[in-house]
Amino acid sequence: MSKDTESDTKNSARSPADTARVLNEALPYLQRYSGQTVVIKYGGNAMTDETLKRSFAQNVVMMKQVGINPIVVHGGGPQIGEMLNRLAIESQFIDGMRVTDSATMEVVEMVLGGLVNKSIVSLLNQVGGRAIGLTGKDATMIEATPMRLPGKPDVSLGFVGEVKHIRTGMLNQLVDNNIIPVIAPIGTDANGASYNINADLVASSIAIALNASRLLLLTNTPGILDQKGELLTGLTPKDIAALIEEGTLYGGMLPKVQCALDAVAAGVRSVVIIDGRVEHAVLLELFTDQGLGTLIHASSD
Ligand SMILES: Nc1ncnc2c1ncn2[C@@H]1O[C@H](COP(=O)(O)OP(=O)(O)O)[C@@H](O)[C@H]1O
Ligand SMILES: CC(=O)N[C@@H](CCC(=O)OP(=O)(O)O)C(=O)O
Repeated sequence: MSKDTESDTKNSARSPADTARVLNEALPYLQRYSGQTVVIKYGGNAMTDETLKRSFAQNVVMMKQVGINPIVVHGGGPQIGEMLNRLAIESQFIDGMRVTDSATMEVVEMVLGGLVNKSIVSLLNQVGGRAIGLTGKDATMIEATPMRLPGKPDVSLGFVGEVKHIRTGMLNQLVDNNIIPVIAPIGTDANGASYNINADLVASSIAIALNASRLLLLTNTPGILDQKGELLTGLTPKDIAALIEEGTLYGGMLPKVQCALDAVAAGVRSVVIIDGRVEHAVLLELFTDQGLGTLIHASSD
């Protein structure tokens, strides 16, 4: 199909002036984010659909194209679960963390560092980007220690890690060379052991270490919802404490929100929780007036 015919078909309901307005709306955002680092956490629940995965890749490549430095940190919880099922290995979660013995760790490393990481890298490269996939073991980027659950000193999660230190040298070199880093949430220690780390935790730690201006967390809800199930578009740390207190914010959203609060407290200007099931979610959030999802920002903003 010729370009004209193709755009005629796609835009039949939109006038040229409307198209120009939409493009122009992006200008202040392009100016604001130019040269800045934006960390995007791509959750496993947002990766199921091929069209969505492609639109995500296009959005990230567009960011790079307009002078923003995107860093992708991905999850893959459902994909790990599927492989463990196929291998008849059972999984248990405690406080949102997958208890990880050595057999499970092998599968986590294979799925996150292999299948999931390389499929994202490949898509980014197919749509015109230059992406390189890494785990935290590469250049010992993510130094980890075994995670201890607060208030549960006797519970062992096996090879579940928390971030001790992020070594940014390699990441900075990749960014300086116009490469998009795609990071699987696997850490290591001085003995070369592998640790399975919650991807939200890795994303916020990397955002903090790189002084990122924004952290986008793509998940499978429209954002943080109130008691009536309506979207809350902007929240301060104080608002979040109240939602937790009244029991409106719970489960998997708790560690996610803790990561968001840690990032905001450490100077990441804003963290946004958005619906990765929406096509072009990243583009809509960054470059349009309406935005998407829930923006978590310091109260002084
Ligand atoms: N107030 C809330 N608003 C939206 N989702 C919430 C809220 N409280 C708890 N949740 C739950 O948190 C889930 C998102 O966390 P999680 O499943 O860990 O996401 P991911 O796998 O993308 O990291 C939602 O699907 C929802 O079930
Ligand atoms: C310790 C722990 O639970 N690690 C996660 C890592 C993947 C992840 O965080 O993936 P999502 O972002 O898609 O949930 C897991 O094993 O599922």
